[in-house]
Amino acid sequence: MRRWNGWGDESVRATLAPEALAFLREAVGTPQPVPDAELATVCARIPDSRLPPHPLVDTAPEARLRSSLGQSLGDWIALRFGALPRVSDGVAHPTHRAEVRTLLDWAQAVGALVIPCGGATSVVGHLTPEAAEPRPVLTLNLSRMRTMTRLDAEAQLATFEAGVLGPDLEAQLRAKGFTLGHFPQSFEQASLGGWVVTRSSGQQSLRYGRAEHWFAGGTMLAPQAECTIPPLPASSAGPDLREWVLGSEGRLGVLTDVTVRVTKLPEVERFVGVFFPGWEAGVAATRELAQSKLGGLSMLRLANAVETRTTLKLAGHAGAIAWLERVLGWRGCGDGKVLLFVGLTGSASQVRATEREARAVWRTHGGVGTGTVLGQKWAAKRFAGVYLRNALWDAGFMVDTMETAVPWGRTTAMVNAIETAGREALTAMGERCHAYTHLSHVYPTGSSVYSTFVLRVGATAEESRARWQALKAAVTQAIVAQGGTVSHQHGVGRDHAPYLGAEKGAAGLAAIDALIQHADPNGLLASGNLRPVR
Ligand SMILES: Cc1cc2nc3c(=O)[nH]c(=O)nc-3n(C[C@H](O)[C@H](O)[C@H](O)COP(=O)(O)OP(=O)(O)OC[C@H]3O[C@@H](n4cnc5c(N)ncnc54)[C@H](O)[C@@H]3O)c2cc1C
Repeated sequence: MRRWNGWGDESVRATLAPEALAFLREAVGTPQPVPDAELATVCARIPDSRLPPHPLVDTAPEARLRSSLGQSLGDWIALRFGALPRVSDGVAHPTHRAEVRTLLDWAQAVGALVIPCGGATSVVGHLTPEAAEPRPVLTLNLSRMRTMTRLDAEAQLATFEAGVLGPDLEAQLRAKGFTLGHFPQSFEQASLGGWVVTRSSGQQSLRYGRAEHWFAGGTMLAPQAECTIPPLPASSAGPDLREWVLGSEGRLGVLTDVTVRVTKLPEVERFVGVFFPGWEAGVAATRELAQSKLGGLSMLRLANAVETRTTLKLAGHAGAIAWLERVLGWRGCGDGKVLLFVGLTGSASQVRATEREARAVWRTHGGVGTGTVLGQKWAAKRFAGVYLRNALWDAGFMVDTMETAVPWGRTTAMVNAIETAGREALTAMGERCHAYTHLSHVYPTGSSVYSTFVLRVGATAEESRARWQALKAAVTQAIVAQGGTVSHQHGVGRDHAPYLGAEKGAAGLAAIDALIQHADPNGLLASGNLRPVR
């Protein structure tokens, strides 16, 4: 069963090593854990539904609660304290495309607003109705639409219903010898449709690409039309309609079917840990590798010195880490060392050749390879690490992440600006914030920048929310001031919508508005994602 007020499956318990807790106490102060609100108490506070009855619509408070919030820190604060925003008035779980159409038509007829929902892992406020929305709200949760309906093994194209979650999608493909290779950290809970409409990026995007690279076509039901995009290998027939779907965040229609470009399961995959004496050396090596076009590279993930230190502290195993740090120190990687994980994926010969060439590159920059022990540990825990957020909250610490992308020349300035903004955001409140960063997705021209912030939970929902909002505003403003994208992978939602104009400009915003007006003239899908509701 999915946890209602935190991350992941209820049966999974993550624990923090005592030295990890001591490290965080030192970094941000001693926290005061706050007891969670009870599910029954929270559900009892949810007002009656304003939707008329419909056989496909569940108006029970718990069902509405579970589909109305995502995983942003703001959502966590609301759930853990039981200080809810407005929740939707009903949830439908359609089982096929015709039911989606029926529900859209019904919502239109009864004057309801519709918010599509996949895995509810949004971290930018996509799923919650606006408080001022006068209409009743219907959430369309697609999680029961999960079948692979077609596999064209010759063309390596697979078609799925859009609500399929990551593990289910991969299991269906792997049974036939294929993979999509899309592994965001939220893989366990996020849906294929959600990945497409938020332009998601998986951890091995260097090999498998982002959503816009593997999204080949599909069907989107707009309020008054249906758009099917054929999965052609390429086309110069005018504007690409896939761009109508990518990044649409539920404002232009409901994506019901998705055709994806898949690849054969790789013969070999391994992750190698490489330490560098400092940040500049690590960035130079990462950039050179990203520009090398080595076919067997699937991931380059470079943690800065604070993240490297934090990762080693949170890993536990204090004795083994102390020994490793001693050895690294002898090899020139002391206090300012940074850690690069190199993902190698492909045929055995390709991986061997790539590793040889990559090693030559990292050695030129002073890199010290540590083999696959750390890398395989990272891979084994790549989806489990998120559960630590539950343990951190229980201990009184809350976590937020923010991300952007910039050309290589501005990467270091961006990291510094983000971390400084994060560290200073709470000073006026007498609070501290522990900030650290990694480069998670690299391109020949630049890199994404992904920062994590740990701060103390406040005594009340209001106090915690004030801390989160101050942090979010300061960091997002720093990102915009440094010329980064408002989001490299999480999307815009309602949280980033006020900043979208800095990237798109007035003409760009007007074009987005015109597209929304064209696809949804009556505002059936007017959630406020991307653009405010007029
Ligand atoms: C711990 C954690 C780690 C994360 N790591 C990553 C990461 O590594 N990479 C990454 O890219 N993202 C990451 N995310 C963000 C999130 O997982 C992605 O944005 C994901 O793509 C959302 O998918 P979802 O199915 O959960 O969508 P939801 O949260 O359900 O919805 C998100 C938006 O998409 C719309 N939507 C969903 N399905 C449809 C559909 N079928 N048709 C139309 N609109 C739809 C919704 O209306 C909403 O606006 C992470 C989130 C968390 C909590």
